Amino acid sequence: MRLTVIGTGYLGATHAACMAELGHDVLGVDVDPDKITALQSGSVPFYEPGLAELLAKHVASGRLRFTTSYREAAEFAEVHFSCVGTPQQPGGQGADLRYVDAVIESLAPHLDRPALVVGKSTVPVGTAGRLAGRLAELAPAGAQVRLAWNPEFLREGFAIEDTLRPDRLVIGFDGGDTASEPLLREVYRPLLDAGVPLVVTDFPTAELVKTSANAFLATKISFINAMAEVCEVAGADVTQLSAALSYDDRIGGRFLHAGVGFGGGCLPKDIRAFRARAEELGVGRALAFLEEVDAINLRRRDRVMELAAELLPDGLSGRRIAVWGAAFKPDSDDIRDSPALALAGRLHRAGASVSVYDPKAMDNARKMRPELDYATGPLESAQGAELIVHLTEWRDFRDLDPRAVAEVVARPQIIDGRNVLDRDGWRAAGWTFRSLGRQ
Ligand SMILES: NC(=O)C1=CN([C@@H]2O[C@H](COP(=O)(O)OP(=O)(O)OC[C@H]3O[C@@H](n4cnc5c(N)ncnc54)[C@H](O)[C@@H]3O)[C@@H](O)[C@H]2O)C=CC1
Ligand SMILES: O=C(O)[C@H]1O[C@H](OP(=O)(O)OP(=O)(O)OC[C@H]2O[C@@H](n3ccc(=O)[nH]c3=O)[C@H](O)[C@@H]2O)[C@H](O)[C@@H](O)[C@@H]1O
Repeated sequence: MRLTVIGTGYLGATHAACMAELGHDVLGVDVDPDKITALQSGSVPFYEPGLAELLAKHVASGRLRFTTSYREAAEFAEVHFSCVGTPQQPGGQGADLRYVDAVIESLAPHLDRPALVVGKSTVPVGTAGRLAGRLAELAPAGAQVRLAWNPEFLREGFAIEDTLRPDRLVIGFDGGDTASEPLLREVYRPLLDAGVPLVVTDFPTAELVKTSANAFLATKISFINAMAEVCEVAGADVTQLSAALSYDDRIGGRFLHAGVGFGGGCLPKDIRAFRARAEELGVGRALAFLEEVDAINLRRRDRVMELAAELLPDGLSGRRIAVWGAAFKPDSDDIRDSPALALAGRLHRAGASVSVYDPKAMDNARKMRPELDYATGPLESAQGAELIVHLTEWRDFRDLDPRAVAEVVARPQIIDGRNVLDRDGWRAAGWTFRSLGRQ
């Protein structure tokens, strides 16, 4: 089939390459001409394991092309996936829908034959219904142009695997639309044949599956981080607590990893947008707990600052601190709402001289926080440091020999903000080792 994928960021570039992998002819569309030039030459402007290879493969095979032209997109395909961003509103809590709206405004006037627009962005419930109306108003083909909502559940770092082998597909259709489901079944045929469950539903349910999934995941992380706060004062160990909880299948061990908390371009903004939307709908109290989920998450960052102050009792000003990690999680160069980079900035503002190292996110970090120092490796960043703060759990950090690191620092003190380093090994090498939710 011929498809377009509009918005070629983390989600769209992955979706476009994966749809080509499923055998479709795909045209990626973006308003950013530099991004389109890069993608067309087979290079991915961000880091996602395996994506550069998959994209280059399908650009070379001719199954994947890119353009900035909406007219070309409308002429090329009958199915158009919309994958543009829905960031937090500047100065507000709700989702900024201007890009999602712009796709409809730009594409619809060119749709003069039957077409299906498929929203994949994460949106507040009610958005799809509104966009469907606008699409029918603007498209020359009128009611023959339909909308479906097909939220995306991929994780950065596992984006290809999650797209080609998702846990489930969820698709919402407008009441009375019987034409679109067969079309989307055709798009996803290889996944459906492989047994991926498909949930067919209405617009609001499809939208809510996505926002409630992210709300649940964020809640799970904040739950264990709240337990970490209690462990800290009660003398308990949150890593053992979480391991013990995980033996109960009803609880499960995934997303129960206590640490400096969640960041990224999705969980933080999605719980805020969900809460804001619930307020608009008059059910704010139902989601009031999400405010606490957010607050628990942000308090973990405060806790790292407290630990740093305890370890450097003469004050942070003028002290040399190494920050290991800048991305919001390993296997990604995404620094959006990254706890690591936020803390590097706070330590710098407190007067410390901060040297950051991240295996993949250095360019993005430098652009966002040019005031920090950047090192070429973990040992260089640790050179002369009085404290190391480990905030993104890249394998590179876990594999380091604590004795080798001890040789380059001024004082062997480390805060493990992700609870993954070998505490006993670091202590045996002479380190003062502090972590979150543990003694
Ligand atoms: N990043 C992720 O892992 C996931 C993201 N999502 C959701 O997917 C959506 C997109 O997220 P990301 O890919 O992370 O955002 P992003 O910011 O990386 O990419 C958005 C892209 O849309 C382009 N764009 C903006 N306006 C446009 C327009 N009018 N026409 C065409 N292109 C336009 C931008 O230039 C950019 O390349 C968001 O709603 C997000 O919540 C959902 C699941 C996973
Ligand atoms: O809507 C989205 O964009 C995506 O958001 C998350 O995916 P992602 O943000 O890529 O990353 P996660 O693996 O969920 O991690 C999010 C944050 O939580 C933190 N985390 C995760 C798990 C855990 O146990 N503890 C914890 O602190 C991570 O370090 C990271 O900062 C969801 O997992 C995806 O299903 C969803 O599609």
